[in-house]
Amino acid sequence: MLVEVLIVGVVALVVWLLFFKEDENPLDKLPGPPRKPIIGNSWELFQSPPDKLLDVLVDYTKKYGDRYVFKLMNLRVLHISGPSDIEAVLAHSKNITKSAPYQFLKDWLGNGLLLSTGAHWHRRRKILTPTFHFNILKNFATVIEEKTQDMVKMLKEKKGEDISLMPMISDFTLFTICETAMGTKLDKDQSAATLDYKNAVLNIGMQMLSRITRIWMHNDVIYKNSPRGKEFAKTLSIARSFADEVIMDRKAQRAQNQGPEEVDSSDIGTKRRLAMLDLLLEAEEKGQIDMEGIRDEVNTFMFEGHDTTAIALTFGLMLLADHEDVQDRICEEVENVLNGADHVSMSHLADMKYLEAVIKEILRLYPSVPFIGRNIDEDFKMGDILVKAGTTVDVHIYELHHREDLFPEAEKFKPERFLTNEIRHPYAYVPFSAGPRNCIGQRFAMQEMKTTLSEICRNFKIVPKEKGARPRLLADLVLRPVDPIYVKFIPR
Ligand code: HEM
Repeated sequence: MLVEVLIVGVVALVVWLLFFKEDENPLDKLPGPPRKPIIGNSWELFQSPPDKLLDVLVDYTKKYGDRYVFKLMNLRVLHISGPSDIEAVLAHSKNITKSAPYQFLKDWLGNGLLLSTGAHWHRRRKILTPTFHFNILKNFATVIEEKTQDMVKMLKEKKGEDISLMPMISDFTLFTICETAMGTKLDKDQSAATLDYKNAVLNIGMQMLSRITRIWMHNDVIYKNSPRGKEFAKTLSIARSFADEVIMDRKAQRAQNQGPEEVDSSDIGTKRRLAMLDLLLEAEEKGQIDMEGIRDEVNTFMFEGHDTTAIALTFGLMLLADHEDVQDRICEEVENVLNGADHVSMSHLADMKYLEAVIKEILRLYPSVPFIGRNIDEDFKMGDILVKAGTTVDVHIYELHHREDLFPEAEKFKPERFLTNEIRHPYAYVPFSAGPRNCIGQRFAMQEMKTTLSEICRNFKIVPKEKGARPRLLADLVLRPVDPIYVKFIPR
């Protein structure tokens, strides 16, 4: 018995020395919640209800400032919300690896652009960058306008009743990304499948959050064999099969010679389109990517390309409903820019400067991606402090955008701040991230949001169900309203 106790003791000591021994680290000078021996702050993390994680992190920033450290066993997680620190992380050319929780999405998004790193990521980014070339976005304009007109028509038929924004808007953005980037038209009779897909994306976010807060579930073997892990696998298979359908559909169309058409700068108003998926299928024919790779990218772009924009438009319409003066000013600008034209062209959108400032302010207050996580591969200096390889860094975009020193009256909706050079640091405002791993779809997103909001403001007065009401917020993969947001669309 004594021998057994001794053996267990020695094994525990070796494990402790190998994995948990405190090493010298400059980050230990930084503040943070008090740590327990060995487990660090894992207990606090476990105690935070997943849907309150955003509140907990915002509270920590208030308490410990814009640099604090959280320790999970022997892993240091550095949380930052100051612009210079954020610049040091995001602008770094080598530290481009995403943090561990992103890997929880691996069975869904695989080695797609969001999750991959190193040479693989560089190669994919090179293949995919032309997808968002100006001439291609120009071709997408027709589809986005068509989809917006369908939404305007549907809203007119509702005759001013209360509309729950998120379900309507996410249908719109999902149909739009499928028809533009994927070149696949979703029929109305696919609405059950789209609903299943949207619900699956929502559940993936919640299931991921609940995994983050349970540190023992970070281990793949334990998680995959647990009831939660099995439930997660079911959810993933719904999301993946929807994307598979989209790929099969496009392949079938290409087999019938309905492939991509030449890009032509004079084709606004016609139905020409060149899909991202076509580009990938062509790359497959040239042996640059395999089917698994295509699936990963389609899943990545379907998720990133619909959910983020839907969230921004939902919060945006909520803010506009409370600010009639802003709606009127958008409406006046749109009428002036269009000057009687039938179609909204890219140059019209470029001239809508006030609307652009409004969208920027929406994304400041409600950045669709509230946090970014990096795993540090190479030591680097963050101002006066050395951040060692092996550290995890959490960039808090949400808190950055709400800093009073950078955005006076930060809680107020003031689009004018983006018209008058008020931004005080190049990294004070990063809704699309920045540096090498910035958002590849940001111009597409701006185009879609500008088209939608300009058409809505031109056709309707947006009225809140309850003035000043704000939903509770939740941060999973994206920033979500917990409570439904209702507004009325009263025809002008
Ligand atoms: C309002 C809309 C959007 C916002 C606020 C947004 C924000 C972001 C942010 C912050 C990142 C960096 C994420 C990270 O490092 O973890 C990102 C990456 C990405 N976004 Fe967006 N995004 C938006 C729309 C879109 C759209 C419409 C698409 C596709 C059509 C898209 C595709 C991507 C992809 C593929 C990445 C990964 C890029 C890489 O790592 O190379 N996003 N986005």
